[in-house]
Amino acid sequence: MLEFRQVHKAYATPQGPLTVLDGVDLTLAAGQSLALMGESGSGKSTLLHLAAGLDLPDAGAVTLADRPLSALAEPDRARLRREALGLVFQQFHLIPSLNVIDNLRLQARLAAVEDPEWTAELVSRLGLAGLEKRYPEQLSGGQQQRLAIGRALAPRPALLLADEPTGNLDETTAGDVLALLLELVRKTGCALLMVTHSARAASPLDRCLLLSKGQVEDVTERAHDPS
Ligand SMILES: Nc1ncnc2c1ncn2[C@@H]1O[C@H](COP(=O)(O)OP(=O)(O)OP(=O)(O)O)[C@@H](O)[C@H]1O
Repeated sequence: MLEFRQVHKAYATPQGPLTVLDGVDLTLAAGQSLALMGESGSGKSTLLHLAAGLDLPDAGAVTLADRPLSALAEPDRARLRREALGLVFQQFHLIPSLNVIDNLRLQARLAAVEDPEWTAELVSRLGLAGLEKRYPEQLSGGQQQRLAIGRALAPRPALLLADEPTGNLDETTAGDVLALLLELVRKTGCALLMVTHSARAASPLDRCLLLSKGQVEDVTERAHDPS
């Protein structure tokens, strides 16, 4: 589903090039879930952007759904993103001028794969029944993030990329939203790559990688048995 092979990425800074990824290898199989942890500034968002083809590596290869991203022109990468990817961020990125139901349908409409039955099921599973005509500013933070998760999953993407999806929520709400996200990911059968600072959030996922000094280390055993 997603593969990084010897991926290198550096940013130009006034002090010279800043190497962020220095030979990252990563494989995520269809339907598998992977937590990506690492200190602030270790390059987690950079890695996620590369996975989405929003940026390209300086060297090495990123393959998404069997397509080598560096070999695709931007319009083809954009199409692949629409067809194969769901994206959820810490900031919910809902469209303020669209009501709940139109926000929920947006991605599926853009990908031309709207499924009214699935949309209706999502409304109910997300706990948004009765709120369809509200606008994002009329929702709580937890409701907004549930809506953003539903919007990303409405087209049934093969891979969901989530960047600190519960980072903006209080602990109880974060736990509820994460449980819902994992339930819906299992229901759709999509793969999940989730950036998180929280060991508790990482523990239910199949695997956990730690990004440090430009490289990833598999810390699944530690994440599953924190004692
Ligand atoms: N466009 C850019 N130009 C220059 N440096 C950048 C750019 N984007 C990110 N960086 C730097 O690259 C490093 C990695 O950033 P990144 O956002 O990927 O880290 P992160 O692990 O996601 O951090 P956080 O957990 O704080 O969100 C940081 O030192 C950051 O300052």
